[in-house]
Amino acid sequence: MSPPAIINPSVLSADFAELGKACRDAMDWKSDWLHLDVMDGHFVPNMTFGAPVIGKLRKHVDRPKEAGGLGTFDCHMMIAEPMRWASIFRDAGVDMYCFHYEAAVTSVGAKDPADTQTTEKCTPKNLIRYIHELGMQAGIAIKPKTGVDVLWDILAAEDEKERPDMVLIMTVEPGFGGQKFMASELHKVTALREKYPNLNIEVDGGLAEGTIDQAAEAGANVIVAGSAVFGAKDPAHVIQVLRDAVDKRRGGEKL
Ligand SMILES: O=C(CO)[C@H](O)[C@H](O)COP(=O)(O)O
Repeated sequence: MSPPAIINPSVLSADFAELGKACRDAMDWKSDWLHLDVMDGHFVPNMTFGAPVIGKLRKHVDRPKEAGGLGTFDCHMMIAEPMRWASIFRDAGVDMYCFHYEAAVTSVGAKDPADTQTTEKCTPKNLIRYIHELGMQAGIAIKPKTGVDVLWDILAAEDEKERPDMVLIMTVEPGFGGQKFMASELHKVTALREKYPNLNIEVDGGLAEGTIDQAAEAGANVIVAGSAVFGAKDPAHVIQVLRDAVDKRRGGEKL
């Protein structure tokens, strides 16, 4: 059986002037994790917030009791140099540091924002190892134009410290909330679930009551939803619908 449903509202669609309240609300609505979209204006054509804001949000939500537990801060790092910032976000209270494959393979392996000397290339496996050494879980995300095949070698890393705890399949082009769900990306989820029954597979972009069944059927269990949750009249109900869809697929039965 695939892993349990993890419902993970993206605060990108919340009122940024009230982010602390948005995080508390989402946990009251029975979310499992909170999805924090960090955008740098380089890797994606938009900017959001960084570690100082996340550090303040951490005071509104208790740290998870175990890795991947309730209240996990899942940071989707849409930034050009993910290795450079990992320790800063760890210090701010991030639990899952999810970087983009496309950013990792085009950046240097500097581990400090001020480091101008390092020229050694970053690799996904080195970055995953480093994230684990920092005490965080590691996620790796791919954009719609990136094939799932880039992940096989990383998931099969001989050393488990170089293997990701989660894979994120983007079902929109990263950068903005409220976009149309790309069902064309779900074959990646199916392929991953076939090979890795226990892997946390996250989908992000356009997930809502009308699209969750397809994603759950493909095998996704970590469900990011921004506008569908924060724009809903009854967010707790939406969260329950998303959870039921994943659980129905897991149990192969009607709830
Ligand atoms: O990563 C993101 C955008 O890059 C967001 O998490 C995502 O788009 C969520 O928004 P919505 O559920 O409204 O599509």
